[in-house]
Amino acid sequence: MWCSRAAVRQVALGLRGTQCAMATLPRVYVSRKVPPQGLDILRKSGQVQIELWDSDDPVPRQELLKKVKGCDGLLCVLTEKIDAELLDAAGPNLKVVSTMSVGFDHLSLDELKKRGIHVGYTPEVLTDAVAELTVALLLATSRRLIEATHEAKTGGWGTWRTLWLCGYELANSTVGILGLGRIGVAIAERLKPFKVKKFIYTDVAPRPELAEAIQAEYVSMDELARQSDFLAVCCALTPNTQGICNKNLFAKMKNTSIFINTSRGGVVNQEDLYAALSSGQIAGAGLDVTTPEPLPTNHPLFTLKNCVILPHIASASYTTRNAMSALAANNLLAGLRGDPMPKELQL
Ligand SMILES: O=C(O)C(=O)CO
Repeated sequence: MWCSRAAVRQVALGLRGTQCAMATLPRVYVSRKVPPQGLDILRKSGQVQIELWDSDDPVPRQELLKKVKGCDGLLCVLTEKIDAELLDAAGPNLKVVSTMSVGFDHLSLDELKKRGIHVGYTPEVLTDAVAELTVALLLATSRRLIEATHEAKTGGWGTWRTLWLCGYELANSTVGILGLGRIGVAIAERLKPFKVKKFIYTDVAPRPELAEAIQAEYVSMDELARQSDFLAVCCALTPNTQGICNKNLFAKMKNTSIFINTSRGGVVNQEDLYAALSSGQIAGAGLDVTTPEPLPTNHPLFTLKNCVILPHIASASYTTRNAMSALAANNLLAGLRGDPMPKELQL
């Protein structure tokens, strides 16, 4: 039964002629058309039978639940919820889940741990791309670039005016990082040449080994809010960070401050953010992530000139997305062989 269905997929994957030899290999479901490097690694390994959801759009949940049944491995992206329902549908063969993301809030870690399933993820390879985009978003927001191009295109550009489209500059500023990890450090390294005066950060505990590289001072959450001219959110979304950027935080920020989020939308209470932006409590916000994604086009945040919203593109460079797919593929293959994964999440 599998052989005949697989033959169709294998022809599509360029594996003609090897169908039946592969019937005993571990079965892997790839839940999205991943960039070519990762797919090539899987194809050329000769180690797995691959079934691919060959689309840029997410696999419908019911289809995913059907397709994972009996699989040994699953390569997924951040839009797939890997929870008890899915793991039950997959059944006891499932040994490895490899996500093509550094974030893992879409994975039920307790359920994975309970079942002894190994989990691979993709840290480090996306650090540069995310840091670069964060700087771009910060500048676009603080120097009002989106508003400015709109004005130029639509006739709002009259004469040169002294305070028209003025924003806030990085020189002599204090930049605060909420959640200091590799990405926070990479952002600070990129911002330093803009003559930032001081970097501060907060986290569950001081991280001197990381902070030293950027000479960042550890402060409380309240101090972070009070002192930051630019506040960049870089923490993972966990039950502890859910909604921590809320009215309490925004109320302590300066009315000249810029809030930037390239981590996960869930760390922000969007109603509170809307209130802070529309009342002038803070000066602006740049968001690469929202709740939900996509954010409906009629969402109130889209009505605000001082809110720049991007469609979750922080890691979207060709180099990085290929590297993420390659790492996800290598994690999957190593896990299925019983070898240490290049990047395994410790559950
Ligand atoms: O990897 C992630 O977690 C992302 O958000 C996309 O790069």
